[in-house]
Amino acid sequence: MKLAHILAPIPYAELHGSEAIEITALSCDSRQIKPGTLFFALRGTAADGHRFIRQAVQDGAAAVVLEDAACAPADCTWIRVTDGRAAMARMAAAFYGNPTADRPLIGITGTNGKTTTTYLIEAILAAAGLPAAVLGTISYRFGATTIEASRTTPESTELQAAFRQLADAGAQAFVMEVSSHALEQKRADGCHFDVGIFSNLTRDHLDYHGTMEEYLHAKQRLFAELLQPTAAKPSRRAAINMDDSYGARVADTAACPVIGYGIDYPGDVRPVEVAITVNGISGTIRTPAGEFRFASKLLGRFNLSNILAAVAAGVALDLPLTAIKAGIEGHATVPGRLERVGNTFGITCLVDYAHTGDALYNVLATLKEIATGRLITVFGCGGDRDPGKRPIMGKIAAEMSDLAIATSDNPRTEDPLAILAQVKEGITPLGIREYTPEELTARPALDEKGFVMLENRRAAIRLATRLARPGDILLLAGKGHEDYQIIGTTKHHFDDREEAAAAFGEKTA
Ligand SMILES: CC(=O)N[C@H]1[C@@H](OP(=O)(O)OP(=O)(O)OC[C@H]2O[C@@H](n3ccc(=O)[nH]c3=O)[C@H](O)[C@@H]2O)O[C@H](CO)[C@@H](O)[C@@H]1O[C@H](C)C(=O)N[C@@H](C)C(=O)N[C@H](CCC(=O)O)C(=O)O
Ligand SMILES: Nc1ncnc2c1ncn2[C@@H]1O[C@H](COP(=O)(O)OP(=O)(O)OP(=O)(O)O)[C@@H](O)[C@H]1O
Ligand SMILES: N[C@H](CCC[C@H](N)C(=O)O)C(=O)O
Ligand SMILES: [Mg+2]
Repeated sequence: MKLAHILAPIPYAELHGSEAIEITALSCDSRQIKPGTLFFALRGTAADGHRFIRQAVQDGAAAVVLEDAACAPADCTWIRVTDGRAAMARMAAAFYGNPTADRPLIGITGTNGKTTTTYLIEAILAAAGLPAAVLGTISYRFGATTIEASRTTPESTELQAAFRQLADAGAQAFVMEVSSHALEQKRADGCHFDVGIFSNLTRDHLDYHGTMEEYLHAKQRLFAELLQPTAAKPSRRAAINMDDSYGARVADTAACPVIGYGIDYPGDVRPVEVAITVNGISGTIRTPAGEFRFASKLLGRFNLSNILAAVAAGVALDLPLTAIKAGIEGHATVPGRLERVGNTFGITCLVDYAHTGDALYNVLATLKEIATGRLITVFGCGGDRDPGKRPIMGKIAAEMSDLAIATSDNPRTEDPLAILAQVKEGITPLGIREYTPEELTARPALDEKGFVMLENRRAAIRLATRLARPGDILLLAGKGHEDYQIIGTTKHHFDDREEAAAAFGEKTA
């Protein structure tokens, strides 16, 4: 494709060289340059891409997009822009033929509930005759095509390439998670959204955003900037959870009409009567287009909020209520979200992705409501991620469980024992009894409320399955669908579901 075509949508400051050259690939990483690549020099937190321009040109870059003309190459076409990441996102969309301009695109942002809600919306769209691709934490997929997810929302070049591939595979709509990192880094700036959803905002990622205000500002970009009406998509909508304390502030900044939803907030989309039981959620939901009765197998109040978000998106797209109802009712479970691990011991073993204080609180509150026996929780906190959430998660897990086993999540480059020490800071003030793994192994009948620290996750899962008795609920939290554990910079195969199944295989009674 000619550079001129890729440049057409962006207001650039300066161009040196020829717009007529052919571009065959896009990259912001000098280590991935093939001849014909358009290289974007981006300023990052660890490095400045401008330093790698010479290397990129040596390796065959056809042109360079940069912010600082002082770093411009003498022997290659270059384009100066004021915002490299924003330019890259729009140029990537142009390069891949703007796949989201002529298909519905629904984006969801918020601390928790994004993945679950994308699966619900996928089911609604399917019922409405619009087979949709889903892009998020688990994968980027449509039908038989699955692209491994590098991140929840990948870099704009990777994102637009995925849209293209999934559209070519037959996707007629897109549903995607939009992370706060992505909004801050403008990875989604080349996307043409029809509907944006705000699920909630609770503590996470403060290592990156610094403060809750900055975290909120990142989320607000979706509504204030990326949902502005355009010629391609003149009537856009926002669906906002007004139960959340930040909902009103997100709604205030929206550049398009807002549909407010909430369990408690008397908004446009709300339940008029609802029952949340061990079997799921049922009731009646009221929308501006009318009411309908529904029954879902999803568990817990937080999933009612996710259902309302999906219904609000369906209403925003003017889909028939029959399709919205059919989607909600037909939706199966989401991998790694309260996913059951079968066993012959009468133990309810659930693998869940709760990796924030709020998610852990919600999932434990839900399980406590339905528990008839004890609640045993295996959990940990990821390394190289917000350390502030560690004592909070420790406190919630220990307070709400009969036995909490604190272990490693993905330690990444941090010392797992140092992470656990921070988790323990939140538990110690509770005055709950600490057991050693050896003591519990020797005397499994001990059941005074307590906690254990056990770094090795496999050993922690084994201990938990050994201690669990018929009627108990065993929650393995934090890693959900992940089939790996990152220790240092190495990704080892590790899957909580497989680990639990193997541990049950060894359990004698
Ligand atoms: C914190 C974060 O989001 N960082 C992203 C950011 O990195 P950075 O700004 O630190 O980049 P850098 O290392 O300083 O490098 C600057 C530029 O120089 C380039 N470079 C660097 C070295 C070199 O030799 N040559 C070269 O060209 C880099 O490719 C980059 O373009 O820009 C990079 C390029 O786009 C991203 O790869 C990187 O994502 C990292 C890998 C990451 O782990 N991100 C996670 C935290 C993330 O995005 N998570 C969210 C949220 C998940 C959730 O909801 O919970 C997600 O969407 O998954
Ligand atoms: N609406 C919600 N509010 C609070 N907690 C929720 C909600 N929905 C799900 N959860 C909890 O959060 C966990 C993660 O849910 P989900 O994967 O849907 O969220 P996410 O926003 O996609 O997370 P991530 O940012 O990691 O991609 C679930 O396993 C569940 O424990
Ligand atoms: N998308 C989230 C997932 C966290 C999952 C948890 N298992 C961890 O590794 O901390 C992140 O990158 O912060
Ligand atoms: Mg997700």
